[in-house]
Order: sequence, then C-alpha cells, then structure tokens
Amino acid sequence: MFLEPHFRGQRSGWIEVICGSMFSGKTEELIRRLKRAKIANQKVEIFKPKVDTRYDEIKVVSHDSNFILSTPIDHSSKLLKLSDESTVVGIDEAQFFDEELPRHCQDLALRGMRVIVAGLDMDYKGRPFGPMPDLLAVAEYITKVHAICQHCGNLATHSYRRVVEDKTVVLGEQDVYEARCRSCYQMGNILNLQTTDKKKN
Ligand SMILES: Nc1ncnc2c1ncn2[C@@H]1O[C@H](COP(=O)(O)OP(=O)(O)O)[C@@H](O)[C@H]1O
Ligand SMILES: Cc1cn([C@H]2C[C@H](O)[C@@H](COP(=O)(O)O)O2)c(=O)[nH]c1=O
Ligand SMILES: [Zn+2]
Repeated sequence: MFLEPHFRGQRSGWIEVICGSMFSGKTEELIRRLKRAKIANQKVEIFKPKVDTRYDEIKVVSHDSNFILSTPIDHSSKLLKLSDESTVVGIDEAQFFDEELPRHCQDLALRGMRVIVAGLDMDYKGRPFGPMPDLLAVAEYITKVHAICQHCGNLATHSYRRVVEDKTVVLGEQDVYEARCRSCYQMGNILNLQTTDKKKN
C-alpha cells in the first residue's frame, strides 16, 4: 500500500502517478488517497478530462461505483488557475489529456502542491498512452496496479479491446474491453488477425 509522504517544514510539492491497465484499481486508489487528504483537512481539487463522460459528467467514478466530485476540464492549462490555494490536486484519466499535462503538473508541484495523477499506461495496442510516459518520467512516486486477467486469472497488465475499432480513443467498459495478462493479450490479438485474414480471403 502507498504510504503518504509527510509535508515537512517548508512545503515542497511532488508528483505521484498511479498507472496500470483498465480495471486495475487506479481510480479506487486515487479516490482513497484524495479522501484521506480531505480527512486531514487539506484543500483538495480533483480534475478529469471533459471527454470522459462514461459514468458521469462531473464525478470521478470507479468500476465499483465509488466516487468523488471533480471538475471536468478541456486542457491542462486550466489546472493552475483552478487549483489556486490547493494543497492536493488529483487528476483522473490522464491519458486523455494534452501533451502539456506533465509541464503543468510540474508547475503545481513547484508551487508546493501534492499532485496525484491516475491513468492508463498503455492503449489497446500496447503503446504508451498520451502524456503518461512523460508523466512517469518526472514523477517522484509511481504505483503500478494490476487487474485480474479475465482469461486465466493471472495478473493483468494489458487492456484488450473486444470490438473491431481502430481509433485510439473509444470510451467503454466490460462491453468493449477486457483486462488480460501479456500472454492472453497476445493470443487474442493473433486470433483476431487470423480471423481478419480469413474474412479477406
Ligand atoms: N478483471 C478485473 N480485475 C480486477 N478488478 C476488476 C476486474 N473487472 C472488474 N473489476 C472491478 O474494478 C474495480 C477497480 O475499478 P477502478 O478503480 O475504476 O479501475 P481502473 O480505474 O483501473 O479502471 C475492482 O475493485 C473490481 O471491483
Ligand atoms: C485501452 C483503451 C481505453 N480507452 C478508454 C476506455 C475507458 O473509457 C477509459 C479507461 O478507463 P479506466 O478508468 O482505466 O477503466 O479509456 C480508450 O479510449 N482507448 C484505449 O486504447
Ligand atoms: Zn491471462
């Protein structure tokens, strides 16, 4: 379990990143840390990308229906103005943000804030997703969480897309995605390729 570092003497900020596949518990872990900060009477602001309207327009909601209120924003440049006077800033679905997100997170940390960011490290093709690799590079603390492979029960690291759709961004739940371990993810993609080839011939 992640143990929060304490603010010591003169406040200095830092960045925490929670990453992993879909269903790995990123949002639950983000909510857990943010609720604890609220219990400690810290001023907490929470953001998510406007594009993420999956469960709710305003709330950050986990797959287990746990939630916390947030402010949807369309660009990371809005973070600083909206986080004024905050002690802790939480950001969910970071993979959907623009490439300037890491710079703005660093700016908040330099101003003394604790910045907690959750997001998918890989897209459905297994490629680094959006600003996540750059965030991971500049973070002080990284937590990689794992789901359970829906095929074999091992730890899952990949998000397998169950529908044929090439776009990188396709919002969805269990109807569209499955958490899979590396082997089951690879196997699924090979089977898909074979099916597509058969249909072509
Ligand atoms: N394959 C799976 N592995 C683990 N948890 C799963 C799986 N499918 C559904 N869940 C549920 O999803 C919850 C995690 O949800 P959430 O924190 O929203 O994940 P994430 O933000 O990483 O997608 C788990 O507590 C569990 O109830
Ligand atoms: C892998 C992958 C996912 N998405 C979408 C699907 C969901 O709406 C979110 C991830 O939500 P979670 O809180 O991590 O479960 O991202 C996508 O658009 N493209 C992808 O490749
Ligand atoms: Zn597996």
